[in-house]
Amino acid sequence: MDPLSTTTPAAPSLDVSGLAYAYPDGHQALFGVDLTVGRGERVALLGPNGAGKTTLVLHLNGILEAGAGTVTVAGLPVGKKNMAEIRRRVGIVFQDPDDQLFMPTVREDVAFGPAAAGLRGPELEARVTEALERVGMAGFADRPPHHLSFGQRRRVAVATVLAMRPEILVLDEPSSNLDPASRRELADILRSLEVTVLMVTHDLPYALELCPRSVVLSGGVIAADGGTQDLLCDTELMHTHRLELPFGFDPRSVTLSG
Ligand SMILES: Nc1ncnc2c1ncn2[C@@H]1O[C@H](COP(=O)(O)OP(=O)(O)OP(=O)(O)O)[C@@H](O)[C@H]1O
Repeated sequence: MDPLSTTTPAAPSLDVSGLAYAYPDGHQALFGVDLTVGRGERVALLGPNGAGKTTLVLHLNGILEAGAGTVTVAGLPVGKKNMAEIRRRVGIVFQDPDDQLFMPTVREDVAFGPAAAGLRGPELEARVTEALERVGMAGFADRPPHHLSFGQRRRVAVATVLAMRPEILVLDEPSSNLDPASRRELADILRSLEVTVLMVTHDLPYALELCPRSVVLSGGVIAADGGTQDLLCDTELMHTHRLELPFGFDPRSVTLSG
């Protein structure tokens, strides 16, 4: 049996209810956040600096423990006793790929998580190949990650997470430091994945391109939740929450894909 396989109930990918959190110094970063993300949805998490986006994300795989409220992933409550399974289900791709790539070769980096979870031999090899193919990096398996370009390293970082077959892929600023071609290639890859995606970004055109739905977090509360195009066209909402589109960018001019 595949040691990574799990049965998941017919529950949303993510359900956050009444989540509140204060840092040890007393700073209250989240005030009762409610958020449900369905299977296979792609949702952008938007909001100004200091809104609480990272704080929310760090609750999804139990790095931070809720002060109040609950987080469940495909029906499984995030908590100390489920931590290994939760970390498999919630794959976080950090902004800097070098935080995630530390092995001598790309193959070993992608194999690391599944091997730690007990996958071996041909099954492990197949899992690595599948993940690298998904991100268009199959020909790079024997290369040292530090010999790759930044955009290639980001794709390998995505593969390390996909190799765990997560329920949710969480991406922190996936378009940062990418040139236009790499940015488009990553968007194509993310669109092709059959996985729930939660993307934290300040890149509003990228959110519009990739995520039919967006959630605006501001001051530790959800300020808006709706269609990305509708939210980006709401000038009052945008102004109130310090969200700014690039000069001359018209969100209505973008043809949306599902
Ligand atoms: N370790 C910490 N101790 C105390 N306060 C913190 C800590 N980390 C973050 N904060 C505060 O919590 C609030 C939310 O921070 P958070 O990093 O979640 O915001 P963010 O929306 O991710 O911001 P950014 O867009 O700048 O990344 C901010 O006011 C921040 O200063």
